[in-house]
Amino acid sequence: MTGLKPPPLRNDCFALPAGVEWTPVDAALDMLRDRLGPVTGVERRPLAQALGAVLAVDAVARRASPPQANSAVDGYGFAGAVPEGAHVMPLADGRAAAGVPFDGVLPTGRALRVLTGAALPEGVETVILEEDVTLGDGEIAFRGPLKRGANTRKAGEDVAAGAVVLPVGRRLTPADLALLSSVGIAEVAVRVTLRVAILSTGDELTEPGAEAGPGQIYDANRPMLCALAQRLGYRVCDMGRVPDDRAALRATLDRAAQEADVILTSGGASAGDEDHVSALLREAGAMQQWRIALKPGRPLALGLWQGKPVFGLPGNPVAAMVCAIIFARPALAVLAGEAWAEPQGFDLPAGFEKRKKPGRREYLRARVRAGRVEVFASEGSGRVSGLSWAEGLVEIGDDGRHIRPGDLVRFIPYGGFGL
Ligand SMILES: Nc1nc2c(c(=O)[nH]1)N[C@H]1C(S)=C(S)[C@@H](COP(=O)(O)OP(=O)(O)OC[C@H]3O[C@@H](n4cnc5c(N)ncnc54)[C@H](O)[C@@H]3O)O[C@H]1N2
Ligand code: MOO
Repeated sequence: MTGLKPPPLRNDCFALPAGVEWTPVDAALDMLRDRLGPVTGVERRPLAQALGAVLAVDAVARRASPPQANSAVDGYGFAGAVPEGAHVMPLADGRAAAGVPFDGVLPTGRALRVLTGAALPEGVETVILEEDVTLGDGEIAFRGPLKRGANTRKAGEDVAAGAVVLPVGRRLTPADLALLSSVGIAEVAVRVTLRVAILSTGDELTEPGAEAGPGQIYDANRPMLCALAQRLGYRVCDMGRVPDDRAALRATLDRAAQEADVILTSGGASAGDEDHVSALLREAGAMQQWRIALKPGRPLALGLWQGKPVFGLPGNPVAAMVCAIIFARPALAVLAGEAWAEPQGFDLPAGFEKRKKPGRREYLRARVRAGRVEVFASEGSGRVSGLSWAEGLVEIGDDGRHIRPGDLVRFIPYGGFGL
């Protein structure tokens, strides 16, 4: 399986049903989920290099965890339960410790010194905590009652041998590495890291640090998109800035398609005179202009360039980031082999008032202070400072709504998107 690449995406993978003008956000997301699939090959990696990688097959426990019944505490073990009242029990010689098992069978009616994590020897079913015991010369005294099995952990109580511990499509977390290791998995089959090419378009753009002529602005989208892709665990191919020149853009897209699995552009996504991204994709014959019922971020040009999916994000930085988070993020996840996951949000009281018209879903730059959701003072799509001020987005559904302070609104922290 290693090195095997999935089949290419279909040319019509971004096509909308005939006659569709405005696509609701959920319908657009459903289409991305249903039509995209993993585009990268599979490789094996040792656990130490698997953090953030996406499982290509289910991970199956090689053995049970814990592998045998063991003691949960430092204390004294014996057979069966003990009734209420005072008890004295003679101690057997020897002890059971983690990794150093007691080599023998404990006779009924005797107690054995056991330590936390020690495999329970034959004849030990129950353990009493050492703090609850008076240790005498060759015997212990304690009070009952104690149920059979008290202070012990059963074999396989966490994971049974052969169980699927993590499903295909899982992006591995630090906790997952603990789980895989605990069931004896040293190496995992994962997807090769998705390569994401990022470029900005527009004659007006220049780099911070460079001399900015009249009418020029510094490129804000590319550093944001590169960092976003990096934070999501992908390999970033920074393709730089491209002027509003069709030949230059074509050459850069060609290079991006060679170097990466997916291409993110910003600017030139709508249908104006200088909107070369959409024009070129249309020329290539595999372009769809999605008019998504979303604010901000209406124009989204989706297409294939030499078989590689292109997300033509809008130029306005707020729209670029919202579109990247809402659409590109889950789509990249699917291309990378990850299972589809809804962003994790919370319903919290609003600390603001807003009237919203029906028809488009809105995302506002937001953060939580004193248990209430605050929104950025302006909804302007060019206000980069608000993106940075915010710690997440408020999602306001497609219907019209009058939100008053104290009404519940859906807040999705950037972390809920994996950022
Ligand atoms: N007649 C219409 N005009 C516009 C519409 C519309 O529906 N009808 N939609 C507006 C909206 S909303 C957006 S968003 C933009 C999207 O257009 P493009 O994707 O073609 O973006 P550009 O025109 O290239 O740029 C828009 C804006 O963003 C600035 N920009 C672009 N790239 C960057 C960057 N990398 N860093 C910082 N700022 C960037 C650019 O200078 C423009 O100011 O269209 C509206 N117009
Ligand atoms: O995409 Mo525009 O606001 O919707 O910036």
